Amino acid sequence: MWKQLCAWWNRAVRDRPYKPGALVGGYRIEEVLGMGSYGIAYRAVHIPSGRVVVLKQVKPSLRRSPKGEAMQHYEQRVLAALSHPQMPRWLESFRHRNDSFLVMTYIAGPTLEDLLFEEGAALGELEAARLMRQVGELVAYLHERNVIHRDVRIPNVIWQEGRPHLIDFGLARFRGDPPTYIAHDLSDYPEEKQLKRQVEPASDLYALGHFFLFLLYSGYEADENQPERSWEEELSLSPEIRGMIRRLLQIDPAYGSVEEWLADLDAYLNAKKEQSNR
Ligand SMILES: Nc1ncnc2c1ncn2[C@@H]1O[C@H](COP(=O)(O)OP(=O)(O)OP(=O)(O)O)[C@@H](O)[C@H]1O
Repeated sequence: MWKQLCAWWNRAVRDRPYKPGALVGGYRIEEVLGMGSYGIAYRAVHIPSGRVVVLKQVKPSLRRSPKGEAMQHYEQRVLAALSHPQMPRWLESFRHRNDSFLVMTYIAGPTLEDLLFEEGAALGELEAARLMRQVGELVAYLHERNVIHRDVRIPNVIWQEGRPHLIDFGLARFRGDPPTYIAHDLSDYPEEKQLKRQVEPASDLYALGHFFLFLLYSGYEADENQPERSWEEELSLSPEIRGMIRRLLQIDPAYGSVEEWLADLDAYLNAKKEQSNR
């Protein structure tokens, strides 16, 4: 009961976000974008330049816990190490009264989740594979820099100017960093969560398997009279794509790296191109 009361108090009172129009540092808050595990994200305008940015504030309820600052520190460290046109860039960090803020570039556009679930976009196998190629390249860029994202999901990809943009580096870590802000060991976590949270390429590869399935399911029409079946039974996939997903999800021997998977994906895409040229 005590825990429930504290959670209610934090939500209703302590973690009330700044309102649109509020001035923090040199920024004007425009909109609350969301409240995540450690922070509150806002769309804001940098008043001197007019630039639109994202401000991420550590939740006031976490001010006294080591978690908030530690999580923000990781996100800043990772963003500051990246320079990719399809990812946010760290601009600065500052304190306003008792609050810590991280500032990053704003990427406008719908997420893939919006496009698939709200706008009803439906992709065929080839389109899904082409999109996975683009998303895979972003993850390969991170892994080359020893960054593991650990949250590669359709709500974290924004579609802008015909290209996917990867956001939300709140869980990202450099290889060798501990998997949580306090623990070095994930053995208390359920098995699937251990896989998702390990600071190794395998966690992003596993997430890419689920990502691929979400894209492929966009073209699936459920038959109300059919009992639910496994993805392999529900989706009519080519053996190549089915085999790739089985390896991404570690049903079959896992890929050792994103590059190894991308080589398979390229072989599939090249074969399709040759077929269409015939
Ligand atoms: N750089 C960005 N550009 C545009 N929108 C962003 C950007 N970063 C985050 N957002 C949006 O802000 C909202 C909140 O983002 P946040 O990073 O706090 O993620 P979250 O998923 O809510 O939390 P968590 O940190 O627990 O993953 C999301 O809806 C996301 O789409």
